[in-house]
Amino acid sequence: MIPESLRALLDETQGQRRVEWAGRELWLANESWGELAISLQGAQVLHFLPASATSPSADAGWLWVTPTPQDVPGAIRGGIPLCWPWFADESPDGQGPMHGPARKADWRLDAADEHEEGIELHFSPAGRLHEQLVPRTVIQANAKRLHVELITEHRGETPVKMSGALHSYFAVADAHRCRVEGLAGARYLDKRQGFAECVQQGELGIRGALDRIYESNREVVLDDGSRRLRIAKQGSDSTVVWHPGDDLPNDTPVEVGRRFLCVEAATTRLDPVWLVPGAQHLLATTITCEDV
Ligand SMILES: O=P(O)(O)OC[C@H]1O[C@H](O)[C@H](O)[C@@H](O)[C@@H]1O
Repeated sequence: MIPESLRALLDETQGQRRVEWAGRELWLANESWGELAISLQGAQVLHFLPASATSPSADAGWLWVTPTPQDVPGAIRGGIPLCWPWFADESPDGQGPMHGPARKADWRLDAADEHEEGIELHFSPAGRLHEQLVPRTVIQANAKRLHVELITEHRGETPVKMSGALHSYFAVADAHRCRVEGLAGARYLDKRQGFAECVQQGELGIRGALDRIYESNREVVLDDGSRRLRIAKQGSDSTVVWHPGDDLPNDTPVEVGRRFLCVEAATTRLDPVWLVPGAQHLLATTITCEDV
């Protein structure tokens, strides 16, 4: 579910082009394999609709974006924000911005490799975001799947502890009537109960606000009753599931507030990555739909 203004820009796009939306530069594609929109602020995928989607709705994209994003330099709520090099408030000194600087930074498109069936895009930050770590992202889209990689290279001298997330906002019919399959039996930290340690009994049914970090490297299926999205991942032993319930953030109008659920491939306080000089870490997610 994307804002009408973004929908209109995609409808007017044939092939690929750059446009301005909400004060940010976007890269758009409307191709035979599907539609893709990426914000250069944060290298953030905002929209993906594969050509194979069978849903009758014209706006059946897999991701959700708020129609009222914060002004720049605020982050856009929606799509797949890159949280790097830490998740939430886990910065080394506890003072850094929530979810790290990458999602608000300017990124540039370094390469776009097109082929008959899809596209692969490479982005890197326009400026330096960390003293020793350098991130880049690779986004692949085709008629059946969306794949996002966040790669971190250590180019410094001393080991660095990092965390992060592909903070995906999935479009759903009603967040309070969703099921996330694949977490049964997993241990989790309940952020709404002071990080209490719990164990998931049976499959997760969402009925209201929740904010949990599951210890899991498994793929999950998000079922909203009309669509089953399969969310696989790599380099991640934490799966974050978040919805604010009725206590919506300021940038989220009430009429669209239940139309997303965050299911995030993450590394967190449960599984921080210690990266040594010369090493790389890959955090990735692959999203497919069982109906296509
Ligand atoms: O509002 P944001 O900074 O984008 O964060 C949104 C949410 O992100 C994650 O899912 C965290 O677990 C939540 O605690 C947080 O509220």
